[in-house]
Formats: sequence, C-alpha cells, structure tokens
Amino acid sequence: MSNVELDVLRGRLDEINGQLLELISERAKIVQEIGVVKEKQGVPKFDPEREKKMLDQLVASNKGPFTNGTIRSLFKQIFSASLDLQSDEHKKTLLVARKSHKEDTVIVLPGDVTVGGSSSLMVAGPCSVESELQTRTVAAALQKAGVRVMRGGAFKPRTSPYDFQGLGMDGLRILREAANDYGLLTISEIVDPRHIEESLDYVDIIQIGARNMHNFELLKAVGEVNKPVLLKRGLAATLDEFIHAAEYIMSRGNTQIMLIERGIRTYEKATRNTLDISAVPILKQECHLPVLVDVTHSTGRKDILIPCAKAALAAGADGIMVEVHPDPATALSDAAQQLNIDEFNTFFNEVKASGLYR
Ligand SMILES: O=C(O)C(=O)C[C@]1(C(=O)O)C=C[C@@H](O)C=C1
Repeated sequence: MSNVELDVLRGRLDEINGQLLELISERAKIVQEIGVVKEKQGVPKFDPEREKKMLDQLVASNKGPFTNGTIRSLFKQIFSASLDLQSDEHKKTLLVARKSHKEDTVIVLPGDVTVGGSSSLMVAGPCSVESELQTRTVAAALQKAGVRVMRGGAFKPRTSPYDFQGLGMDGLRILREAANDYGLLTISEIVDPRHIEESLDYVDIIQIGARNMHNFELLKAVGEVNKPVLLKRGLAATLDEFIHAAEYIMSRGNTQIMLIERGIRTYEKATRNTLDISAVPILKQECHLPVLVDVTHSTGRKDILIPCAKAALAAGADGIMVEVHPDPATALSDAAQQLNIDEFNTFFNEVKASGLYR
C-alpha cells in the first residue's frame, strides 16, 4: 500500500473518529440527563437489565468485522464511563464537594480556635475519661503544651462487651469540668442519637466514631444540631462512602464538619490499621472540609507517631489527633498506644519543629 493510499484511508478514519466523538458526546449528555432523573427518583444509577438489553440489541445487529465479544466489551466501557459521569455529576451536587464550594471550610470553635484555616490543630487526650484525676492531669499538661482541644471517650464502642465501656454522661461531665478549669475545648464520641441533646452542654465537638460512620440515623441526628462534628472514616470505608457520610450530616443543615483519617483495615499487621495518607490530598481535593489524621488509632504504635504526623501534615492535613494518658500501662482502653505526658511533649515539639505544623 502506497503512502498516498494509507493517507486517504487514515483521512477517512479521522472523519469517522470525529463523528464517533460527536455521537459519544451527545450520548453522554443524555446519560447525564438520565442521571439527574434517577437522582430525583432515588433509584440506583447502575441498571444491569438495561445494559443487557442494549448489548443484546447491538450484538443482534452486529455484521462484523468486530466479534460479538469485542462489541460487548466496547459498549461495556461506554456504559461504565456513563456511570462514572453520572456519579461525578452526582458528586458535583454534593454539599460537601469541592465543586460546589471552592473555598476551604474553616470551622471556628469557641475561643477563636479554627479548624481548616491557616493554622494546624492538635487534638490530644485520653482514649477514655477514667477519673477526675486522670483527666485533670492530662488537661493540665495539654494547657501547658499549648494544646487547645482535649479528647476523651465517655461512650466507648469496644469490640468486646466485657471491655471498659466508658463512664457515660459522668465521663462527659468530668471532661467538661477539667477542660473548663484549664481553658480547653472538648471533643468526645457520641454513639446514640438519644445522648446528643444532653451532650451539647459538655462537648464543643461531637465525634462520630469509625464504627458509626455508617450509622445513618446518627449522622442525620448530628446533622440537625448546631455543633461541630468530627467524622471518623470507617474501618473499611471507601473515600466515596466517607464523603457521602459527611453529606448525610451536611444535608440536614450542619455545615461544621471535619473529617479524620484514622487508618483502614488491611492485611498489614505491622500497624493496627493502615494509615491511608493518600486519603488526605484526595479528601482535600474532593471536599472543602477540614481533614485531620488520627495517628494513634491508625498506627496503634507509639514509635512511628512523629513521622506519621509529619507525613499527614505534609500531605495537607489540617490537624492531628493523638492519645495521651498519665500512665498508659494502667489505661482502661488502648493501653499499648497512648503516649504518656513526656512522650506527648516530645511528640508535639518534634512535630512543631518540623515546620509542617502551621
Ligand atoms: O439508561 C439508563 O438508565 C442509564 O443510566 C444510561 C446507561 C447507559 O450508558 O446507557 C448508563 C448506566 C446504566 O447502568 C444503564 C445505562
């Protein structure tokens, strides 16, 4: 075949490519319209029966030279791209999506403590509120270190029902009183919608734990109160599920949401969970919400908290959460992974010295 013949044939292909592009783009616009209709109807985007029907029609009309299998494969890719388009379109409309809110959300806590703004946030405190003495000892140390937000669990979702379950409302009271005396804000996990109203007097931030990221009734309930919420990523939650969990909260009116990456469950045993550092830039890109990283629960180890915190901040995290206990060896939960006060001070000083902590 001469070059001239080749060029002529390629010229025809270029024309057909252009026609195909026009047709595929026109098809995509219709797919987007269908996506909007499905969203309004609340029906799933994926419709396997519809796809099968179209493939069967196409194969029945196929006169070659592509085999039926190739035709099916080509159109399945078009259908898959169509679903992605519908999903992306849906994400565009999410209230938490960056596409619907270009600027970073900055949450202003009492005392002008900001989350998601120009400064990093350190959240520290015991896994569980165990006693007044324990909590006040940590509060004093945190105040001295310049930490503004103290965490402390009062309702503890534990793997075993025989493990320490937390002090409940008494725990929240102890946390609040200690925080008040040392000029700190409080964050604590709420696990039951019935506790939300009463907890509002004790917490400055409601934490939704990893195991409750899929508890949609709890998400809706905290979405209806005017209180900042820290939403933890589920143990095996995809980022898409995590983002939609935040959407559950925001869709009810509460816009003060911060996300926290706390590690995901993988096959790796060297750490308690696998800290998914890539989640930080992805969440910052996909959403306008502040993103924190829980280095304690993700790693389950003390010896790698400093590099993990630095990595989190370098990846764009707006803050770090870490567990601190006066005497971790005697802690009623997470004994192995809590820092004592000296260890915390070293940790915090190293993180600040990195220049990554704003
Ligand atoms: O017809 C629909 O319901 C669509 O959403 C469109 C479409 C398509 O690309 O044709 C896309 C995804 C579905 O799984 C089925 C079909």
